Amino acid sequence: MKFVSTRGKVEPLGFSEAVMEGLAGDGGLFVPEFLPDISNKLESWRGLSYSKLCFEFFKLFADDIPQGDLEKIIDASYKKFDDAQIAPLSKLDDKTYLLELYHGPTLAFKDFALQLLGNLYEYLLEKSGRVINVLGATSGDTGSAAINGLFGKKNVNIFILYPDGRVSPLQERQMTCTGASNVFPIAIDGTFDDAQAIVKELFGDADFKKKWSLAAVNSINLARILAQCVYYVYAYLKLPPDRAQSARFVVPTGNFGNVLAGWLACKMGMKVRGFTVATNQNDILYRLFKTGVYEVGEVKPSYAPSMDIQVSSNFERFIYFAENKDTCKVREIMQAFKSSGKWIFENFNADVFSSVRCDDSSIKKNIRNVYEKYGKIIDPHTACGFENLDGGVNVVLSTAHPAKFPEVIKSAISRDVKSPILEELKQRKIERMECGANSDFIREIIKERGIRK
Ligand SMILES: Cc1ncc(COP(=O)(O)O)c(C=O)c1O
Ligand SMILES: N[C@@H](CCOP(=O)(O)O)C(=O)O
Repeated sequence: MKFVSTRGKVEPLGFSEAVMEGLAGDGGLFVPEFLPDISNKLESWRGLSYSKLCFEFFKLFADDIPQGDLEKIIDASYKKFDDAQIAPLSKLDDKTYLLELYHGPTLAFKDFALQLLGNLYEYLLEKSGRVINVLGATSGDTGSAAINGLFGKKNVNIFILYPDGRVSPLQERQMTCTGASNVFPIAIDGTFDDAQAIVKELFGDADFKKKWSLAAVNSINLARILAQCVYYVYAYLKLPPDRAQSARFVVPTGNFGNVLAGWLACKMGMKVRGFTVATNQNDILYRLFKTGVYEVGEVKPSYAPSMDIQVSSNFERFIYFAENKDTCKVREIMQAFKSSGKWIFENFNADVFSSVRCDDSSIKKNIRNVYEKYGKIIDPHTACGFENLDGGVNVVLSTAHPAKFPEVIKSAISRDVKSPILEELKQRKIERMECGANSDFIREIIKERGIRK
């Protein structure tokens, strides 16, 4: 399988090369050259364990890695989850299910892909004798999941940019209390969008990227998206067969990676009713799906900080498919959006997407309602998914453990939620760097601390 750029200006790459490349050289995002049809495989996948299902799915894409090696990489990636189901699907009532994606080592859905990506990098580096400097941007969860996925791996240094004061205190501790000498968390004076823009700028500087062997852990990396497709298929196969096709996945959304993964699985043949893009008050995607106007707004801090994002990186992948793979059109749209912050889609086709918007007061209300109705404590991001559920079968993705956001939970339902993993971090020293939201500062940090052969 080859992978092509959404902007069409670079040669297609095989799986391993595309993973190592991260962002395509033309600034686009890699997507599979074609989407395999999984509809005739689904029945034979029913009953597989999570990691076996992941292996069957990945085989369709990672065909340049010997299957025995791929299977070992994937098996190792789901060892640190604290639930044997890996992604348990709990039934809340006849029509409402919760897909619990917070049982990984850093208590958020990012572990599904980043444990796997960490092991993939280790494998590819060992084969090639290369070293990498991982550069990522986070609004709270990708950073800690990437650090955990790469922890203790040789030949890797990790630079994670996050918006100072705009992630939860415990999320910050997860990144800054590791004590690892190859991990550099950098608090920038800006928003997640600023951090992501810096990362994309540095990946777009071909000389710098090559010299410092930059590698991506954000969902610009196609392996992230593919790994995230798997839990949709897993949940689909866990639903009673008479329910699966009428199910709608409700996805708390920020950078559009999670919901895009589900939509791709659907385009590959996993037939469902649709996908709800659930935003917080940073509602660029909500406005888009309602009006066809894609217009950036100011990033406003919310109770769901990891979704405090306006420029949703993976939306470019959606545009690519929605515009029938017309890379020229993708370039035109991305260029116009970059210069004016706006694009109006004529005759916008929302496909199977719908959207809801959840402000801070509704986040608290939804946490309270779910607790009172089902006795379940959900985190503020998941709470966005409970906004205005329609009357059909809904699978709400629960993207983080509530213990990461104890203050919001306390003020919503007067309950203390704790996790031993997070409690232990409170004893440790925070080690972080601070700088302005300027790519030159980050360049200097990488030059000083980066690893080179
Ligand atoms: C807890 C949580 N929920 C939801 C999201 C949104 O996911 P995505 O950025 O893939 O849309 C994020 C951040 O990515 C997150 O950390
Ligand atoms: N919410 C994310 C933001 C980065 O998204 P990614 O999917 O591109 O890594 C976070 O928690 O960091």
